[in-house]
Amino acid sequence: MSAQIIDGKAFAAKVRGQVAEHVTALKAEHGITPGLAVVLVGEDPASQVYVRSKGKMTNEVGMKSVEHKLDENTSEADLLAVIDQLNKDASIHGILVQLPLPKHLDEDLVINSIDPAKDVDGFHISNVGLLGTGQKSMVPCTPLGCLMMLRDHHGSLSGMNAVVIGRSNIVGKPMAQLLLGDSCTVTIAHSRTKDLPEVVGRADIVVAAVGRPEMVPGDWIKKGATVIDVGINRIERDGKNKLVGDVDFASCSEVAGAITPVPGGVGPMTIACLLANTVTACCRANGLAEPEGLTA
Ligand SMILES: Nc1nc2c(c(=O)[nH]1)N[C@@H](CN(C=O)c1ccc(C(=O)N[C@@H](CCC(=O)O)C(=O)O)cc1)CN2
Repeated sequence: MSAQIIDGKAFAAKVRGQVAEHVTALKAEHGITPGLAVVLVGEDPASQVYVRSKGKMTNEVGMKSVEHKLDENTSEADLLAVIDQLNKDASIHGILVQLPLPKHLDEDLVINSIDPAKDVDGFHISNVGLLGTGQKSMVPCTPLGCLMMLRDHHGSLSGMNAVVIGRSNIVGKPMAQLLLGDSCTVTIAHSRTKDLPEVVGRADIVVAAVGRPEMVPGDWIKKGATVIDVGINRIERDGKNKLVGDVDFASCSEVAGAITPVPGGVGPMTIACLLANTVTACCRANGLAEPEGLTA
């Protein structure tokens, strides 16, 4: 292996430490405690783990944590009523509805009912538009985490060729916007892209966010490129359950200059950036300067 491993777990711990410092200062200097509310509908086991983890880490950085756990069969009206109450609650600066939602609920409708200023996931259509036009917005946590790791590794990203594989609203598109904002030359590749290996082979930065286990082999990667693996895929291998990314780690790490592992790469940054976004939302709500280094 020649690639440097970008340790997302350690970097996320550092970001959470910075968030905790800002929270301490907000309390001491302004008497304000940032508050994050997480809404979970249903019993999805992975979502339950993520929500528990979010609550624990919110408390650990000194913020107020509120959880709303709703029944699988909760009606849209009841869910919207909970969000409306949180929108009006001045002690809550960030609201997150854990995804995926049960099938009978309209995800877009629910997300767009969150006050955009409290939309710490950055999924509200207003925030999507603001990010797309280069204006101040709430930035989706996973792409923000990827950007932070890339800036930390490279310093300036200006002029680099970046390929984002995947065009989801949650990761691929906002990731491309953020890289463009840092003056990369950006290509978004997807299932209809012609000659994907050639496109990926031109990239200085590859962000893989397709949700297909180990889809990107090492021989697609340009020597020395930085590979950010957003995939979290559970597979069975040799009779054991295994968590793998969207890139083939073994072969890619032979060629890449730097690479994020799965687990322990992008995943932990998602929750760290959620906490960072909550502090940002709290500062904006109170007309205070935003925390440096924790926003895009
Ligand atoms: N409203 C939202 N819903 C979902 C989001 C989101 O950002 N907002 N993202 C994912 C789930 N997610 C957070 O909610 C999340 C996923 C993965 C991790 C993580 O740390 N993964 C670990 C591996 C964990 C494991 O063993 O399963 C890693 O990659 O190292 C954190 C948060 C979907 N829903």
